[in-house]
Amino acid sequence: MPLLVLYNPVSGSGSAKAFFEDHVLPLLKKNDVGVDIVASTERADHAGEILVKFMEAHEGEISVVLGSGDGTLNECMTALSKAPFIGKRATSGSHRVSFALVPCGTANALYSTLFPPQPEQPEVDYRLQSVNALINRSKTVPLHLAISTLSSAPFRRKRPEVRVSAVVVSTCLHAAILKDSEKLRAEMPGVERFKVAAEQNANTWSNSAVKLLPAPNAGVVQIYDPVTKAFIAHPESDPDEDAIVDMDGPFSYFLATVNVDRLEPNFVITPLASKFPSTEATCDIVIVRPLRSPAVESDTPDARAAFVPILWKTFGEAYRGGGHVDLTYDEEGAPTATGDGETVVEYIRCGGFEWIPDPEDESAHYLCTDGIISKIESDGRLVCTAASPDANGGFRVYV
Ligand SMILES: Nc1ncnc2c1ncn2[C@@H]1O[C@H](COP(=O)(O)OP(=O)(O)OP(=O)(O)O)[C@@H](O)[C@H]1O
Repeated sequence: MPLLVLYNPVSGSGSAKAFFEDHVLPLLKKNDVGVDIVASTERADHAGEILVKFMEAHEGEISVVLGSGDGTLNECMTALSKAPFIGKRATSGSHRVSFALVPCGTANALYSTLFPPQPEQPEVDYRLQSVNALINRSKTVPLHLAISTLSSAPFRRKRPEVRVSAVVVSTCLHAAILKDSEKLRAEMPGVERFKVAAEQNANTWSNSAVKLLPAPNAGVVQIYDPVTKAFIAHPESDPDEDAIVDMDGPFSYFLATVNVDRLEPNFVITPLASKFPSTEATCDIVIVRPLRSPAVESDTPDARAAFVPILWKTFGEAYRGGGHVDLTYDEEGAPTATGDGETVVEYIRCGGFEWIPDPEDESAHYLCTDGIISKIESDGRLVCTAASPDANGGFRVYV
């Protein structure tokens, strides 16, 4: 099987080159695994260009040992989804790419979902698990994709832009964190830059109209029920009449995942994604709408400031294994793990969503797809749908 070894030397704290020279390449050699090309990226989007060229020159199912974070994996998928089928890629019976991931990025959400950190595990062993799975040809898992289409206002008559993601599609606070944290990368190469950017953006609320779309087989939008600890049909999603659920803002948090239950090794944002995976491609969405709190009557600067501690308490639970989805408001609007009030978080499982930002609200227009920031045009909208690749194509990961 053709094998490309590819790493991004600037991902995370810049450890990939040394880690590949000291550990990954010697391990492949020791196990007589033939490598066709070893390549290091030289600029943004270079990883995708290298992979497309490699597939044009090699027949059959391709394997890639990829040393990076989630953003470089995204660049590989995006490049393949846009490149014309030429060279051997056009004649090959398989378009499948199987990745052995080596976590070298900042968040490494996909890797840490597939290989949750274990106490006392030596770091080198932790990072080589997917490469060892490739060497042993043990197993691969398929990746679902989130396809995001960003449309302009109809009168602009422009082609929509499409983004492909394998980890996260977000707006609101998470998109703002990823946008602002990039400026801090040089001084803070680790996940601490996300916390600094979160504090800078904590009191931003975004106004948008949202439609939650049912997944084809489930037929309804589902919502997490803290009592049964399972997804149930959303009360506003009627499979016979109208299964789409409409939602208004303001939104403090709106984040959809595919394939992952966490955004960082210890930040479990969509806990059921791994515990109870969906049989079809779905998005797990975590939504915080502050006006659900009995203590918040309207969107004012004071209300936004007062809501910040509630947000931190909520996401603090995500750092403790994903308990934020079980929090409810007590009568004073404080989050509690044992009450039966309104849930603080609306945790949704569905086939996708539409996000139609209020044209007057700049903050509602930022979008993050696997760490890459885009801006929805004024009077434009985002439509995101979960999809599965066909049997001969798609992306898989060695586990
Ligand atoms: N040689 C290079 N020089 C500068 N930028 C690069 C180079 N190669 C890749 N990039 C860019 O580096 C960015 C970050 O990569 P990546 O997502 O892999 O790491 P990360 O952001 O640290 O990790 P994570 O996405 O897991 O948080 C990508 O957006 C990519 O475009």
